[in-house]
Amino acid sequence: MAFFKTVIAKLATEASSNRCNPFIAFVLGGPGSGKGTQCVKIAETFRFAHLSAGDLLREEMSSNSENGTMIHDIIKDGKIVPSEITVNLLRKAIHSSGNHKFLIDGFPRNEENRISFERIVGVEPDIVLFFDCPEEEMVKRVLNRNQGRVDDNIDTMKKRLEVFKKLNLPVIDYYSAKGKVCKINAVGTVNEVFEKVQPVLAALRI
Ligand SMILES: Nc1ncnc2c1ncn2[C@@H]1O[C@H](COP(=O)(O)OP(=O)(O)O)[C@@H](O)[C@H]1O
Ligand SMILES: Nc1ccn([C@@H]2O[C@H](COP(=O)(O)OP(=O)(O)O)[C@@H](O)[C@H]2O)c(=O)n1
Repeated sequence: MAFFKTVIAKLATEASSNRCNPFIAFVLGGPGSGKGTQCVKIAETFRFAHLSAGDLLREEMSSNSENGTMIHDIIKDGKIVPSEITVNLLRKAIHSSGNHKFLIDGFPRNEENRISFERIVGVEPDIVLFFDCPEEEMVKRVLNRNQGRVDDNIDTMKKRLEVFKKLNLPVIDYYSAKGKVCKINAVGTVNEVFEKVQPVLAALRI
């Protein structure tokens, strides 16, 4: 708990000292950990713009763009879409939002995503929220999600969990080493999890 408070205090000080750039919170966690659900509540309560990398990719997939079929095939296979595509979608969404505080949900998924964002958007995140959830709970939530997604089936879910462990956990470790990660236990009801998130956001002077 003491360590957690130190991280938040450090982040709060840094956040208030450099406010020309947008405030960026990356929101990470395994598939089905509840990132999107919590982002909706955070965005409402703390007036952030919520940009979901997965939603932007699914919109692009359905828009008959030249990359649509490729994005569909990669998502169905549980792999990661080339970073340039995702980062450019995020860049456009950031620039057109009119907000200056962003929750970037489901991104960066791998080192290539991370480096590409820094290169193309030109900023690092101020904070990284990591929703930590046991695998069996994530599987249960994804299989019950019922949104007709091509990747919410047991075969793709197994691949996504492997990709999460192999490619996304190292990104979380990278930001942990920089003191930017707030790890939140994602087990509990939606409101119980939000109770744990709220003080983290409330402590940021932005
Ligand atoms: N704390 C929770 N307890 C139970 N179910 C949850 C919880 N948070 C989210 N869900 C449900 O689990 C599914 C996955 O949540 P979602 O927010 O879409 O996860 P992610 O964005 O991490 O993939 C959704 O159907 C959502 O309604
Ligand atoms: N940065 C990202 C985010 C998502 N994606 C793709 O989109 C899929 C769904 O991501 P998502 O964030 O909407 O959903 P969850 O897997 O977290 O439930 C991922 O499994 C990837 O195939 C990606 O390639 N790159």
